[in-house]
Amino acid sequence: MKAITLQNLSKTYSGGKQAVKQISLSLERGEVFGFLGPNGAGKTTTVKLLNGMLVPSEGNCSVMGFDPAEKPEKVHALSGVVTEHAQMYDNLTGMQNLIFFASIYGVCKTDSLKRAEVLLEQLNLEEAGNMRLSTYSTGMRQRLSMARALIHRPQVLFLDEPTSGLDPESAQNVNRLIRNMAKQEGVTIFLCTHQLRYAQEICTKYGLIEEGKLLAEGTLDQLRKKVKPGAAVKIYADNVPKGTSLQEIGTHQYETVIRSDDEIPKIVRNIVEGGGDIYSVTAQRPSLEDIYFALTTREEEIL
Ligand SMILES: Nc1ncnc2c1ncn2[C@@H]1O[C@H](COP(=O)(O)OP(=O)(O)OP(=O)(O)O)[C@@H](O)[C@H]1O
Repeated sequence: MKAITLQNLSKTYSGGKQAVKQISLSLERGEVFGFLGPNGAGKTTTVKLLNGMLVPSEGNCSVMGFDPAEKPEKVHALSGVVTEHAQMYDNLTGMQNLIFFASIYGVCKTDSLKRAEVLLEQLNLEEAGNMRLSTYSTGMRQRLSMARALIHRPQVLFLDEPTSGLDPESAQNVNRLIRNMAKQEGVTIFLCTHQLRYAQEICTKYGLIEEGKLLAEGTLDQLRKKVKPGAAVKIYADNVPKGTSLQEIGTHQYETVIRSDDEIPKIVRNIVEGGGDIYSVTAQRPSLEDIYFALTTREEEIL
């Protein structure tokens, strides 16, 4: 069974705005999926459809085999959601908040206490566990909201910009937690972000969305093959013979663009056989950012 599926999923709001247009994709368990797109692309609408908060205009979707439009309670029990503005109680401590939300999910008190302690520790909130939420900083709230989403051991986790307000150390902790959950517990992560560099650090698969349409999806390698095959080869060499396809970009530095790695040995051979001396050869593949910009023109809205 796939963890998440979307089949021709579309959503038109009552005012006529078509926010999601015929998106189809499927995710395996344990995948860390980066759903990437600029502001207003349709990411939140898609997540709301997957959570049963909105009903599709066309098509359908499933989370762990359940259609969220038909069985929202099953989907809620199996999933956790972290948004920027999670509702929690300011007059309760972090620990009390976690135990309260665990009880809503039907987790017994002993289990929720144990689970809350582990999560507070993993998210560097051990001491903050006994502090009222009203005294928390934005980053602490964000981490507590992550703990809240995980308190009932969800099988699917929806995240919206999970590290945007966090300092580098806290962001690393959250990233480690996400990776471990996916790898060790098979939790499927659906992560919405417009920070491409961050996504490339953590995701195993990507979907690029713009104006409600899925522009491309796949692993980084699949996207590279589909969208921007090849690599820029940089060579540091001396006495390079004339007549090669190499472009001189600095002292002893040359560059060329290749379609496939098979071209590298021939380039190297030509230089060596022509009397050149090679000191280093590196192939630089397109980043997620390069791929995104090759697909879209809206560079100003995305990092
Ligand atoms: N309730 C609503 N009624 C009408 N239009 C809406 C509603 N919610 C969102 N939209 C519109 O649908 C489009 C997609 O919005 P959505 O919030 O899904 O984008 P997003 O990719 O999550 O953006 P962001 O990165 O800013 O959170 C936008 O044009 C938005 O204005």
